[in-house]
Amino acid sequence: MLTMVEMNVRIPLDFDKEEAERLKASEKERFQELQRAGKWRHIWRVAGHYANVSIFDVVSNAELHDVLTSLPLYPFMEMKVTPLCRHPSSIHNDDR
Ligand SMILES: O=C(O)C[C@H]1C=CC(=O)O1
Repeated sequence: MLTMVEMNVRIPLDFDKEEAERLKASEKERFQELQRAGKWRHIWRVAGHYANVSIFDVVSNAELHDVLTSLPLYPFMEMKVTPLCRHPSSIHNDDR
């Protein structure tokens, strides 16, 4: 099932800079692992914000929960989750 997730990252200004860099590096590693596994299908930066719009392809809401809460930056993210379904006029066979 496809799900749109809008993520806003809010690391407090007084948070330790080295720890923030370490978390960002871990986040990038986990993000790339999930992309390779086909779970994190698309990502776009929201221009001008430390935010993204992403499309996840997971089998259940429980899996989505596990994936999202596994992100190293999860404690610093606000997320909005929107379920998606195939548009009847789509020409893409992998929309589901
Ligand atoms: O940069 C972000 O929007 C937050 C997060 C999503 C992928 C990643 O590498 O970090």
